[in-house]
Amino acid sequence: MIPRGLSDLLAAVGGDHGPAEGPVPGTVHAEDVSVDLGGQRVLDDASLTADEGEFVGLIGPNGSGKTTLLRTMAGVLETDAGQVRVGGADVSERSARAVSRRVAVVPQDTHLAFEFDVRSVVAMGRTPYRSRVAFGPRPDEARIDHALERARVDHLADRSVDEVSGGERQRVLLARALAQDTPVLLLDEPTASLDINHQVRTLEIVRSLVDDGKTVVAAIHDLNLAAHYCDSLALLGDGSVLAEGSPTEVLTESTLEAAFGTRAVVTSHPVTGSVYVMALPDGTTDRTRAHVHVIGGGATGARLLYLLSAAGFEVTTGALNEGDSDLETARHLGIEAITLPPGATVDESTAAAVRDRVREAAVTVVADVEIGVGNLPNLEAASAAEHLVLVEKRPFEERNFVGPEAAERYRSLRSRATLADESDLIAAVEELVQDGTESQQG
Ligand SMILES: Nc1ncnc2c1ncn2[C@@H]1O[C@H](COP(=O)(O)OP(=O)(O)OP(=O)(O)O)[C@@H](O)[C@H]1O
Repeated sequence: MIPRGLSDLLAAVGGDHGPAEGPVPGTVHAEDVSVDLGGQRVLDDASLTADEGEFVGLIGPNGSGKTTLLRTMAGVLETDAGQVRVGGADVSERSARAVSRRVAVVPQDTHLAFEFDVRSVVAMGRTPYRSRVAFGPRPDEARIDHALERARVDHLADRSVDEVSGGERQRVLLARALAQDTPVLLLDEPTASLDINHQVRTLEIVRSLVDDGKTVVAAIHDLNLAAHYCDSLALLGDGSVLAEGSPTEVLTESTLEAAFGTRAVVTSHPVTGSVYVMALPDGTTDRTRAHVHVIGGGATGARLLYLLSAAGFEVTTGALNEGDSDLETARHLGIEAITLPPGATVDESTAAAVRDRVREAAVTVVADVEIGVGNLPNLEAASAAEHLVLVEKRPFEERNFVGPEAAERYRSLRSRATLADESDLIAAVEELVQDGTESQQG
């Protein structure tokens, strides 16, 4: 294994070959790539394709091989098996100088050994074309200006690179890569250690570069940012590509569990519509605590389902109509639900099923749900609960009950229930479970 080093690539000099002849297609194919480092197999038969003008996000746990794959695609590391082709050409068969005209890299570590001003750092991106500077009419200055502007660091051009913020330095290195004028950009965690504002600004710039035709492969830890900005994702685990495809295809609960060893809820973001991943705490994989039944609906119960699951309770819910967002949440969390067709009211047999669940449960929790004729039988079933918690977001007096009967039923439940809000729900349920256990023992 011979690490050639990014600096070698950037510093590579030779004859004045000028830009590569003809169009350079920005396609990247890593084919069955294996790499050993320090006697260990770090990449194992990893394959990945990035088409021209595509933004591919490399995701995966720490140590899964993302950086190694990027370094291999840049020709910085040699493969022990398989090959990487950029624009159809095997990178291992081309000179460092030739590769660096096709592939630019923004490394994870933005530290620079010397104190350069920003413009000089960006000018280093022109190294693969350096001899042209000596003879040509300095077209490079325009490219450097353009790169500075595109990465939005032109206002910092005269500042020392040591005197800009971490977020700005990351964009300075992006500008250096842009000055390299390559069809392919490889970014190693371009948003690591950036605040949310800089993360979004950086990824917006990268996205606009892709929209203009660049091919980008970027290691990104934040799955939700990756899902939002990338066209496709490759999920790495233990040096292999476990899944590759659109964010929806790759970010599934089973692939995430396989790669990260954690349970996650995958939904769609309510504002952006992108795939949205939320990792669940360990307790959710071990629901061995008491049974809690939740009566909710219309998004009033989702958070309660999550909190109770995360606290390790065995949760059931219902009755909920198909299409209700609480039902979707229940399914994501693997919670058993009593269901009804869309828009149907709770009929006698469904109400009986709810009553059975309520009787079996150590505690029944009723969310701050609108109570009308359709779900009144749910409320009636709740009266069979031995221990009852009502979660009230709004004061009782401000609640709308559809009809006096519903208000009256609720009032009577309330007279014997524990009132809680989301912040003390778990404590309230735990206390009731404890009471129940003690009274059984007594
Ligand atoms: N030069 C090296 N010698 C030996 N092992 C190495 C070397 N470089 C990386 N590794 C190992 O290879 C594995 C993959 O490392 P790599 O940096 O590619 O992972 P990564 O997915 O980028 O991780 P992270 O998300 O933490 O940046 C790790 O187990 C790492 O310890």
